[in-house]
Amino acid sequence: MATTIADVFKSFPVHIPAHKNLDFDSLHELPDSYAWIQPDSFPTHKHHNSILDSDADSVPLIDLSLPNAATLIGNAFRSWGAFQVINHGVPISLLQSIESSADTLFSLPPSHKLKAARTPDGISGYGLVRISSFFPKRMWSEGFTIVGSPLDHFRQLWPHDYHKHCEIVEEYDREMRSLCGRLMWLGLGELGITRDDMKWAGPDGDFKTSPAATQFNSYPVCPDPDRAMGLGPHTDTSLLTIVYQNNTRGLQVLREGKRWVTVEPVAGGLVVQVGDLLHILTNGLYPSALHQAVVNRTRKRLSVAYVFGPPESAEISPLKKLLGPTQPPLYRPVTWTEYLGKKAEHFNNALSTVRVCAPITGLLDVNDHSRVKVG
Ligand SMILES: O=C(O)CCC(=O)C(=O)O
Ligand SMILES: [Fe+2]
Repeated sequence: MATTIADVFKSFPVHIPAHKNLDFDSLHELPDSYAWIQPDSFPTHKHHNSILDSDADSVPLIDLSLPNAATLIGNAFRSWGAFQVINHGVPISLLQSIESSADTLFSLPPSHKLKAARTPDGISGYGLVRISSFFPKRMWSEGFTIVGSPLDHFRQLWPHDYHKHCEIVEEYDREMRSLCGRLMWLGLGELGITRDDMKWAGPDGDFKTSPAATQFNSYPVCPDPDRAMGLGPHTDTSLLTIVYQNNTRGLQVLREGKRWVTVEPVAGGLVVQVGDLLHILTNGLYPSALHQAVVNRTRKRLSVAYVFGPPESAEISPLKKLLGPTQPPLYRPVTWTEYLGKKAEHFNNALSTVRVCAPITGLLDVNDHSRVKVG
């Protein structure tokens, strides 16, 4: 069985021809292969207008310096599986630097970017996002995944100034890891969970051995955005994902299984999303956020997703403190590596493959993503 996250990708190679159609600038009309038929179960709100929104319909914006931040985080995780955070302590200059690295990378000529192409059984590198293989249509985006050191790939991309970009990525990893740890404990603290309940977070509870991936995403301007899709609907496998987006709309979160709500870009803000493993850990109390990214005609969009998981050997199962006679465990124990394999095979149905019991309330399970269909 795969023991590292890199092994999982070796076991589930994805053959997406990265050499084809990644020259978006040359496409002046939307090729049929990119023309999405919208998921028929949910109306999409591509031209979502914030003026029409009531406050209750916006992804919560939380100021982490407030004394009641933990309560706000708990509420947001419970009802949205997502929120946007400001005053998070990550230097704005670092966010600008990582955006600039991503921008420089995606602005390289296509043939140059392909020098750092991800191999079919590889985890890191440039190409279409892995989830592309689950959708019948192509996505209007390109990505660059970093797991471990980006040194080899960055040397290919920038023979002269790879150092600078490596340092930015390393600092980003340090800052994001620390923020993820902080947010995990604030959110779990609201459920009465302490460090003693989660020994795998390390002796200091600092998640030091947790692997993470940094994913750069680029959504070029699109000649026909209403018929295209930047990144199809999905949940992340992580415990938490933190998304930095430039000042261009695109990220949408599914609200109450019904409506897509745009996460309005806020200067210096970071979007925090519950991943499937935090969903399992909290026995579904904090549902993983189904999200997607749409594109637009005039502005290129960039995002950087920090995908944070548990140590590879940690068995993630519903926390004992959250269980009781009327709260049976809904999921069996699973490691991140095993779960990544489930995701690679079953994609948005992966959670149901580790479910052992239906929610006792008999209510509609908001995380039953088998309902999301394309085409
Ligand atoms: O571009 C975005 O805002 C979302 C990115 C995302 O969902 C991902 O990389 O998993
Ligand atoms: Fe995502």
